[in-house]
Amino acid sequence: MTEQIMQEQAMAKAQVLIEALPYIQRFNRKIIVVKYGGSAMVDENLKKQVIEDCTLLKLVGFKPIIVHGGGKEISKWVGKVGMEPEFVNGLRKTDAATMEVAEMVLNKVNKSLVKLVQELGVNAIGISGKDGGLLKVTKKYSDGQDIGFVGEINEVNPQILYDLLEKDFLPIVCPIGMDSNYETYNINADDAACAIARAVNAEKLAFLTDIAGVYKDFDDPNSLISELTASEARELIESGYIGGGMLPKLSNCIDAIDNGVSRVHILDGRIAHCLLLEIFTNKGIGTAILGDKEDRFYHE
Ligand SMILES: Nc1ncnc2c1ncn2[C@@H]1O[C@H](COP(=O)(O)OP(=O)(O)O)[C@@H](O)[C@H]1O
Ligand SMILES: CC(=O)N[C@@H](CCC(=O)OP(=O)(O)O)C(=O)O
Repeated sequence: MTEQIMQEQAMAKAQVLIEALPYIQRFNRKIIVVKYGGSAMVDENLKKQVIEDCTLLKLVGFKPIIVHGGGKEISKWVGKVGMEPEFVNGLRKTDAATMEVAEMVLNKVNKSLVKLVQELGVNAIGISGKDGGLLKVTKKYSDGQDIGFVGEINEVNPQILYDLLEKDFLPIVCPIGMDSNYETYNINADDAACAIARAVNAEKLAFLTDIAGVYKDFDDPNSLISELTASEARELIESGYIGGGMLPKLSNCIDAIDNGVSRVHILDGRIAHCLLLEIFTNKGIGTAILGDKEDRFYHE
């Protein structure tokens, strides 16, 4: 390699860091909630990279909180014990036996993420919504249908998160909560992430999933939407183009934007370091959900 090429490469690296400066300033000491979906956890290498990104955010002075899912892993274990996973409008029908499996699997996923952060030399604490009364729920119905122990969050007590952040821990939350009788409930992880982002007044909420973003028409790969206002997102849901797990995700994006979270993104967790690219560069990736009065082309 010639000296000139080496110099150019070094300059390019320095340029990347310089480009990150305004973003480091903007998010310094601000809370960023990262919803890490189970669909984007299937590759161990990518999982490591997501955790590296979150740890880096912590080390440059942001306050990341990871809220994780694990839907695919739960379904795998539900199948292993001889039951059939069942979903209604993107939510798992959760009878008592499924609840037991879901809690075991989510706790396992939670500690696997804690381990990866600890390996990078940062202190993480894994909790569920049961800890410190973080997520209080009532039983949720889907279009009037009984779907078992599925919780609707009706109260968030973020004190435990503030305490952990103040002591410089990286909190990692799994979506399990309790009702007023201390009964255990399964919560959709997108619901949990949104409720937590609202409660802590997060500066940013990023959903990491296994798709490039929101498609206007799921069957048309050219219909990826890079920016969407909350009203447009509502129309899209009503038009019936949004299905499966994207339904609770997009509804939660709207809810977060309507309730004061400044920046909401759906990102492709299959892209290496998608979080860093979204936060520290001018490159727009995935779908950004904007307030109705916000300027479009936020990405540019
Ligand atoms: N219009 C749409 N645009 C994008 N994804 C969609 C759409 N409709 C349905 N989906 C589905 O939603 C999935 C994402 O939700 P989900 O599997 O629950 O992810 P996660 O585990 O990250 O929460 C996508 O993989 C895709 O199959
Ligand atoms: C009620 C409900 O559906 N709970 C989810 C909780 C995990 C989750 O949401 O995981 P993802 O983010 O990976 O989809 C479930 O049992 O699958």
